[in-house]
Amino acid sequence: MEPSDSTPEESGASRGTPDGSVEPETALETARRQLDRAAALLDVEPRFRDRLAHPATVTEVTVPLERDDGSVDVFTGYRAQHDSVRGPYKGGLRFHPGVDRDECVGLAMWMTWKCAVMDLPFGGAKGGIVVDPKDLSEDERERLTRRFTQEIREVIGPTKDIPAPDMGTDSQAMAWIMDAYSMQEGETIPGVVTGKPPVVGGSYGREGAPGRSVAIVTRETCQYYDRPLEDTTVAVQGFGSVGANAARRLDEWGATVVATSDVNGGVYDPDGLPVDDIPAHDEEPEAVTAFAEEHPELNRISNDELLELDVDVLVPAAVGNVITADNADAIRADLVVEGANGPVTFAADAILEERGIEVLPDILANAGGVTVSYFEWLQDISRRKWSLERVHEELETEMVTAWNALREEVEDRDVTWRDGAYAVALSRIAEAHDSRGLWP
Ligand SMILES: NC(=O)C1=CN([C@@H]2O[C@H](COP(=O)(O)OP(=O)(O)OC[C@H]3O[C@@H](n4cnc5c(N)ncnc54)[C@H](OP(=O)(O)O)[C@@H]3O)[C@@H](O)[C@H]2O)C=CC1
Ligand SMILES: O=C(O)CCC(=O)C(=O)O
Repeated sequence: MEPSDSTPEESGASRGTPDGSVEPETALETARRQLDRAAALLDVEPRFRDRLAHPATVTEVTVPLERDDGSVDVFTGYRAQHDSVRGPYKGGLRFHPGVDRDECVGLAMWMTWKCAVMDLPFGGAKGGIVVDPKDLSEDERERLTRRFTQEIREVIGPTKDIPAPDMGTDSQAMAWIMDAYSMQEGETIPGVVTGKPPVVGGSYGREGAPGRSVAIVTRETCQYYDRPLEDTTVAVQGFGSVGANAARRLDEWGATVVATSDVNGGVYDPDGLPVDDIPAHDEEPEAVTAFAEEHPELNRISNDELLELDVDVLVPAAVGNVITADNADAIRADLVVEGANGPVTFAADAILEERGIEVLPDILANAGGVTVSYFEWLQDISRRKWSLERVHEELETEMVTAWNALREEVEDRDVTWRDGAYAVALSRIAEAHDSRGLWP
């Protein structure tokens, strides 16, 4: 794609990875390769790169759970803390069967860059439990969440490390974490976690925030490339916290959302889907395919087919590693806006760049979530609630400011959007480390 007022860019990308390794990539491998590329671009000192390629700490815990039938199952949980030079660690908790140590570390690295891109006073962390939340009753989910909180109590806290929702967790889980932590500490401490229900110190607008930021980034980028939203078709993979909210905002702002999906597959209508009528994952899991069954006039597609639709904008907003070297050549969207964390592998990124497909990176696009988490943390500290209108206004300002800082970097350095975002993030982190001194 070309910006509305500039000449075409030459791509410097080559296929495959610089070290010749093959996919599939873990989140950690992808994050490290992205860091290496950005470090080379910015001429970052090797000791700085070497330190940032590793987490500060990873806590692994055993979480026993008494099942409703009285039996006991034992689960594994993690909290990876990557870098805290700019402030306390911050990042979500994932309940998913695919959680492992390396995934948490890679996702924690992305949180460090995300907070720096948004200029938030936080570092990066991520954690979770290796569990399929669909296999838990509500009571089991509560007991597991409370026991996990007890196990990681020493490493979290409102000025230390502040968890938040991610895949498989929600505002209810955050309320249990706050309650369990507060009971252990002997006083109510809302600022230990964000993404809580507003009645216990949560912020209005946090649930919809990552999807809203995906929509804002899509809108700004379409405008930059002279593409009115009214003439823009969008496919959104995943209809959860990120995907459903992105789809609904883009639909509200005039775009045509032609496809979406859940874990079982997707639905496609070239005239546009009624996205407000499809329940989001938190309202009803697997609701997209259930909706498709009730509407036989709509086309059923697979998740792979959704990614390859001939649309203007593709928003992968479900899981990581869905655009790989195997399907990057088949992507037909002009613009990919990363709703999920790490949906495009390092090798796929190079192929998309070579093909002139712009990729707006996760560390900017879905950063509305952590930005409203920051607003929530401020509200918890000051014990003063913001209105939904204020949250939306301040999020709009933060996102547009960050998007503009990135655009300047992309234009000045003549690099991809991802490289530009890494340039913004790494220079802010390096500056913070330099001013604190004696590092690493
Ligand atoms: N929640 C947040 O605050 C933030 C989340 N993110 C990232 O966004 C992504 C999605 O998170 P979130 O929206 O919270 O997750 P949710 O759990 O709310 O929703 C996930 C959605 O993806 C679908 N899904 C699950 N697995 C697959 C699969 N293998 N293929 C296709 N679809 C699938 C689910 O379908 P079903 O309903 O059938 O289960 C559901 O629609 C993750 O990468 C997360 O890290 C990024 C920033 C903030
Ligand atoms: O809100 C937060 O603190 C973090 C959200 C998150 O995990 C993410 O942006 O990936």
